Amino acid sequence: MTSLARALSNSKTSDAECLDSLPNAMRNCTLHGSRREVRVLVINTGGTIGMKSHNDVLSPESNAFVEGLRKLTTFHDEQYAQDTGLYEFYDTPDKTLVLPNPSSHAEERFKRSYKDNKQVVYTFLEYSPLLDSSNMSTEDWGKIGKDIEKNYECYNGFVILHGTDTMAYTASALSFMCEHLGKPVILTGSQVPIYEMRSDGRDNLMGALLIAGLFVIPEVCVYFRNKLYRGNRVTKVDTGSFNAFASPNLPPLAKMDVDITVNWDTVWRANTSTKFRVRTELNRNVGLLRLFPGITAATVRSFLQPPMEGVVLETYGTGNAPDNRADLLAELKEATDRGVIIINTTQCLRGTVSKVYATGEVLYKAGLLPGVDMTPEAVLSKLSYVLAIEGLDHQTKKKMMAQNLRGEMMADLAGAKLDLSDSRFIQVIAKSLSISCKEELEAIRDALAPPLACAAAKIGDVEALESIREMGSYLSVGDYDGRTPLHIAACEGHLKVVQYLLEHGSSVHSRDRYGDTPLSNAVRFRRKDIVRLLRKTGAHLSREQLAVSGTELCSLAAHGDLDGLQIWHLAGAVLNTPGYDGQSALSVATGAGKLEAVALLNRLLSAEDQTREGSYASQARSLPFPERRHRLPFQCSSESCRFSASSAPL
Ligand SMILES: NC(=O)C[C@H](N)C(=O)O
Repeated sequence: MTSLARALSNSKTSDAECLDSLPNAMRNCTLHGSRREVRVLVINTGGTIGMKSHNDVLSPESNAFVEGLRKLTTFHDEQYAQDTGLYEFYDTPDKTLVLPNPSSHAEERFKRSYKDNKQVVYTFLEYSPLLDSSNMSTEDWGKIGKDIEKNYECYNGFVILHGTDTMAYTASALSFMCEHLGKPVILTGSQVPIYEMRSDGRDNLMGALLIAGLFVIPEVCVYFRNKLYRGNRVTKVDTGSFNAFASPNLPPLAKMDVDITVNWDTVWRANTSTKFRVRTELNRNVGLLRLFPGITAATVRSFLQPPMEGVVLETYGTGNAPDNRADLLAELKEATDRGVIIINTTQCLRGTVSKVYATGEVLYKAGLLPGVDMTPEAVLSKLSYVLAIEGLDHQTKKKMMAQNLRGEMMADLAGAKLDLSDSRFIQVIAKSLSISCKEELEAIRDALAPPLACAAAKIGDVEALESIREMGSYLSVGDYDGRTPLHIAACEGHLKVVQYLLEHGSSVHSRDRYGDTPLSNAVRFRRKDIVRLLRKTGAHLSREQLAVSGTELCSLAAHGDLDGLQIWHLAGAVLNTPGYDGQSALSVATGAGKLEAVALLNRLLSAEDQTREGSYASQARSLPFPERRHRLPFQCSSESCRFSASSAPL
């Protein structure tokens, strides 16, 4: 018997076991799946939400949270647990609760928002000791990360109960530590303990549980006061309001009003095929330094001394510092030359760092990297994460600091070198376009998607086109010349791409600024297969193209270009259309002694005769040429003419 089979044959398993044993974990996953339940692991680290007053000050109360919630009918449906034998599956009555099913009208609306009817079962993992978040350390972040990793396959989502004071730091750190995350990890807490009458804790916990259980938002988030934020974008802004957090540079990922609105355009999309893992190694030789008028060079020097390896420098406005303080700038330059990575962030709550002023440019010259629109909390934990990665050289670490790793900053596309001939690049860009706020995303997407689609069509990359298609209906949009991906694939001869584009909204009738259609392009580049496919789809030569086709055919006939004649014929050209001087291709070929062309034209013309009542023939008859000679089937009198009408198959 395998360990999994053994585990499956057990009648009971405990959540405690589930936390430690994979087979048991699998068993529970299987069972809860069949019971239409989703599971959330709640890791209780402490914070006000679970505090009680001791000697007139608040501090965490151990072993009280679950039992307190169990008494609240909005947080636990004991009837459901009994009726369905919930505890027989989860066997941890002391740690497991189940949310009741929505029943009232408003809750029905909520139910419709997620279009599902799953029961949220949640299990608590309480840390000992519980901490006021001011006591949190990087080791505690590591412990949370490891617990998520250990239980990852057993739960649909994770809620971290945490104090609000350092929640933004923990959320930022976890966002980097959790690599290739595919499930929601939601931090929440409260300003007033959950045991009090006017607590915000109940709403916050409920919202976090529902989102973690019912939505696949693969990010580390903070849920507070009806809003779900990206964790590495928040900062605590209010000590006395229930609205304690702000995400100044990125709108919320979701709002929980009567309806739940998820801003899917902003939600980070999984863009990896690598398995989830948590990197717990963090570099603690990092620090935050806030600039202020009159700061001494000695203060800066001592702050930047070894073992300091990474610093967040909080500067003024758009990232400015005094450019009349050579002593300060020299200290900064000396440190960056030594290899300290210094990131320039603004002291302002909202906005981005840029090189607008001379006072900002001096910091670039001193070797600082722009922190763009990252929060100081995000920069600090990103430094801590990046500097701890082994095997990366200094340059690569600096590069990572400038990259958008987890949606913590606006993507710096302006500085990126675009090499559109690399299909991986197109895929990466196509996927990573879903990383920032809605408006920004739409603007970048609208600008980049059409040329990206054209580039993908050029190199025949159907996968990249698929990624671009997922972003919106861009496959039929032209570039600056009005050339669509279909024009380009037709030129390049990528039959599969043409097929794909035709099946996904590209029009055979689109014209570029020169009036060319995909069909005329395929003719010019002599892509027979593509001409056939386009014709089958309804493509046809335009009036103008038909008008010049006579001259073109005559020229091909004069050169004995059989391939050229065939492709024009395939495209629907009428072979007896006169050229500019009134001669037909056949008479030109005869005059030039191009016997193979004569034979081919004769064969094609007789085939054409049978269908000459077709629309192109009628169009050709109406063409505005003054002289129109009636075609007579050419009879070659030369004895040397051995070419029969069937000797040049198409
Ligand atoms: N509201 C709170 O949770 C504040 C508390 N001091 C903490 O951060 O743990």
